[in-house]
Amino acid sequence: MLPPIFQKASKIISVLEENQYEAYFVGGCVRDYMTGRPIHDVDIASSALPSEVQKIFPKVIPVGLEHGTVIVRYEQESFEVTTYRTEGEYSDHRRPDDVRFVRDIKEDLKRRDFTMNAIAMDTNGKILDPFGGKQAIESGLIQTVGHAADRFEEDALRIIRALRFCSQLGFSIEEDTKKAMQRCGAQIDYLAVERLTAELEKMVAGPFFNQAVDYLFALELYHYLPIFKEEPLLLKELEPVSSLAPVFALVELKSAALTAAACIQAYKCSNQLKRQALNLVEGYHLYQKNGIDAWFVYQLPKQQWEDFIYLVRQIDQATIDRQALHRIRNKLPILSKKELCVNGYDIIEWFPERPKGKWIKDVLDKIEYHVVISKLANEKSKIKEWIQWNLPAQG
Ligand SMILES: Nc1ccn([C@@H]2O[C@H](COP(=O)(O)OP(=O)(O)OP(=O)(O)O)[C@@H](O)[C@H]2O)c(=O)n1
Ligand SMILES: [Mg+2]
Repeated sequence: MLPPIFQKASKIISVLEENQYEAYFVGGCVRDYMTGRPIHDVDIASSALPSEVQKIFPKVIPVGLEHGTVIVRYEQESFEVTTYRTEGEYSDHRRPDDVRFVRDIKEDLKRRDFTMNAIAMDTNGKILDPFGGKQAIESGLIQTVGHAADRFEEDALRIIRALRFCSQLGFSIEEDTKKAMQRCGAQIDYLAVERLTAELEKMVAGPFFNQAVDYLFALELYHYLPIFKEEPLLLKELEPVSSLAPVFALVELKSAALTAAACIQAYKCSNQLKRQALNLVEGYHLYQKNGIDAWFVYQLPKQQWEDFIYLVRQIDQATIDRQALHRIRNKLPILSKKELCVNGYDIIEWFPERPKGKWIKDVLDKIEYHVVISKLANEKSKIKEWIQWNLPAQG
């Protein structure tokens, strides 16, 4: 019996079959099922054209009609259904110039990147495997479907995908595939960097990341990774980690010339990732200065503790005591500035003769610091008194 995640999707396939079309599970879900990894989403390939899928199911969202992909909403869940297709030339190394829909699943499997990703499975778990994907999985091999250089010329992202799968699965790369990766490497420069970033993120999180890095060096592919091409050794001996934020923080802390901000820009990451990376860098500087104290724990968001612990392990080979972090956090008088019992309006009211200005924020920052380190009680009267003694000079 297939795992539950396939069962709901099986109904979509059955409905397509009742309407005289073919449909199979394809791609990552079949690979992950066969390698015993968790399955995160289920993709369906079908002989039905997008317009035909739309006629059969009442709720269909056309997400990528030009590639033949629609989302079918079925019993409150979404499933991607993609029409069997072949792809034409990729003259810009990014997108096929034309997509042709076909009615034969084998044609569809033939245009896919690796044999382990070119297996179709029906609702009974029976597989259709014209390129020996099962055998490759059993041998732990990443091997292209057909001529390797052709697959990489169609889409150079597949070179990085091979490394990503190596990192996730611990598989080796088959000889011809490896040679073609090296030969076609320069085409990585033409890719939209966001696609590279998504693969890099999955790559650094893989349990066999070091094995992928060994390939990156052996095949001289680091030349095509922004930032790391300047200091490739930064990637050596890095432990796997689930986000790029600590990786980019590490770049800044280990390199004299590179910064986390430059990494974020080069890989076009989100503002959220930028904030996280910069928080980690700032946190590390605080930690270097004063160790793990109240101010440090206050400054570093709890969600980033694990990344920080990782960072310190990578840089100093030191262990941070999680219990100590919890103990200090539990004793913090406040957890955010909002919890201070005074705000800017109180200060203006207490010192009406002073013109408003930046001094108010500066005073509040100092109050925040003193309250956090328990040098000042978070009480209105105490804080008012403290300001009177510590009022900055006017002008
Ligand atoms: N450059 C690419 C990207 C994808 N594919 C094919 O499309 C499938 C789905 O692609 P995607 O979801 O990007 O990758 P997955 O292999 O499913 O991996 P993941 O589990 O990370 O989604 C792949 O299995 C592969 O058959 C391909 O041939 N070439
Ligand atoms: Mg997928």
